Amino acid sequence: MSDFDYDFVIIGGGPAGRRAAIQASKLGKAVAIVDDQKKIGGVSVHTGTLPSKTIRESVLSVTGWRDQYFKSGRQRDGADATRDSISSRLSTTLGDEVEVIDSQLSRNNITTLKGKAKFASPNKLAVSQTVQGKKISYSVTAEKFLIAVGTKPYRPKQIPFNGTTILDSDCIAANMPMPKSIIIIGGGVIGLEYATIFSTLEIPVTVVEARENILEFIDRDIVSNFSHQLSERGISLRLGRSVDKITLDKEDHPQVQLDDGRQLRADMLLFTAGRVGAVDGLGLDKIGVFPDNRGRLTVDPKTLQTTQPHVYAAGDIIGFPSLASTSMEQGRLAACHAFNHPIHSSEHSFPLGIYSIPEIASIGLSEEDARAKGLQVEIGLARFQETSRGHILGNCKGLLKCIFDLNDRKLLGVHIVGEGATELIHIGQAVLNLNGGIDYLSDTVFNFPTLAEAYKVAALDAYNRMPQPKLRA
Ligand SMILES: Cc1cc2nc3c(=O)[nH]c(=O)nc-3n(C[C@H](O)[C@H](O)[C@H](O)COP(=O)(O)OP(=O)(O)OC[C@H]3O[C@@H](n4cnc5c(N)ncnc54)[C@H](O)[C@@H]3O)c2cc1C
Ligand SMILES: NC(=O)c1ccc[n+]([C@@H]2O[C@H](COP(=O)([O-])OP(=O)(O)OC[C@H]3O[C@@H](n4cnc5c(N)ncnc54)[C@H](O)[C@@H]3O)[C@@H](O)[C@H]2O)c1
Repeated sequence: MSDFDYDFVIIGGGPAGRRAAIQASKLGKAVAIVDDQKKIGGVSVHTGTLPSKTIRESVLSVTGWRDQYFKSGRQRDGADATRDSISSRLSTTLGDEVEVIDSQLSRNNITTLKGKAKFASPNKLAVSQTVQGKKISYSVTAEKFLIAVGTKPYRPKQIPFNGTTILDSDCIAANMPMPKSIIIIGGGVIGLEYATIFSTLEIPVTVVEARENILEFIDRDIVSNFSHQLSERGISLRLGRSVDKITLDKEDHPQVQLDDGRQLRADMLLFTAGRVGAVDGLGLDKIGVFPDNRGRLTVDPKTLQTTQPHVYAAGDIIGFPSLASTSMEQGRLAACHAFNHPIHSSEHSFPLGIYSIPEIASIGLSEEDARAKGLQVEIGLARFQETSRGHILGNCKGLLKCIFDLNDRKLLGVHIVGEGATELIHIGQAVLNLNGGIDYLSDTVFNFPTLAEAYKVAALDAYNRMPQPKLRA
């Protein structure tokens, strides 16, 4: 090791930081992670991905949602019993996850330092922590750094957040609320995931979204199927509407004044209109690295280096796509580049998974994107009602859509709404990234009865309209 305390110091113990740390340690480097939370894991484990997915699974289970087709009415425990089930499942799941992470880090000899890190100079961090009311500070030096500090909810000053009736998504993970009605501001991924979770609990939901459409990055047929399912369930979507003012009434209930003059009232308001980079107090000015107006850092997309070559950044702090899945890979790639480990650089498409109820998943081009690129395409559709598995599950509202290139018959994109979409998408991912196409999907035998069979149904749907392939000699 050099004159520094460590070869690599990582700020942030979320998915990007952890993967980077393990990769660097496997390359024989001395590594430390500094994280300012009580437990390691980041937003992904404590307030974001895992809590929201655990709450979702718990709500599906306590409401008997998956069995509703075969039952005359859905069961619904009282609010207290439901909250208890959710919090007990959260505590088990998140506790187990932290144990696994701690064990992985210690097996790989990675030092974990608790406290808030701040650059004091290009190779030195000041770390401060408050223990029993006393502020403790120390410094750590390293040859290279990774900034993996993630994001925090965007909280405009004029909104009277109070943690009980006006909340952001971090508050939900800490204590699942059970309001009588809820307004959600921002129909992005977080807003829609929670909108469908509350609606599954039969809580009336209104979503206010400033854009004219929700989920603009998803294929329109899938969004239209999804929106239809939301409206059937009574979720009210106020699209193209922005908020003029949010106030609290005498009972502390939120009142929302929309730009069209209408007023909305509910028991509770969840504000999910985006997130900002957690760069406050990081001392970036000391190293000459400057965030954009949403607190995000710019990196070289191939190497993940900031404008300071020895300082890397990965995960949500570098912006799109801001997923745990992509953050992990960025962290690993940053560590490989930092320590000259050759990487198999992949230009492969990555999947998107939205854990609303029902799920949405997507990979590759949407029909709109493919047509905008001037590609000639054929579309294959499969409704889950055309699969026996869909009937066995009593869940037939799903739709799988494949987009094929009419000229070379290759798969260009797959888009799914329905049960299991986030798992099913990986079949499409493999075929697409391995340059497969309609002939593979239409000739392949799938297990029966499965939802995966929908790939064959969709492929044959398109196949029947496409010119015959040239037969091999
Ligand atoms: C509600 C919600 C649901 C989500 N669901 C999904 C999903 O289903 N699938 C998916 O792929 N992604 C999902 N995401 C996104 C996912 O959580 C993020 O992409 C991921 O957590 C980003 O990881 P990261 O490593 O960049 O940092 P983070 O997980 O944000 O962790 C950063 C850590 O750094 C710490 N830190 C910050 N500043 C400092 C400092 N100065 N010193 C020390 N420590 C510091 C933070 O406290 C935190 O512990 C969701 C996010 C939210 C909010
Ligand atoms: N399943 C998943 O992979 C998953 C789940 C949740 C979150 N995430 C990640 O977290 C990130 C943040 O999610 P998010 O939903 O908070 O942000 P977002 O930026 O995706 O969505 C915010 C939405 O709020 C709308 N909006 C902004 N200001 C508004 C206003 N004043 N009134 C009404 N609408 C307004 C925006 O138009 C946008 O549609 C996502 O980009 C995603 O990467 C991923």
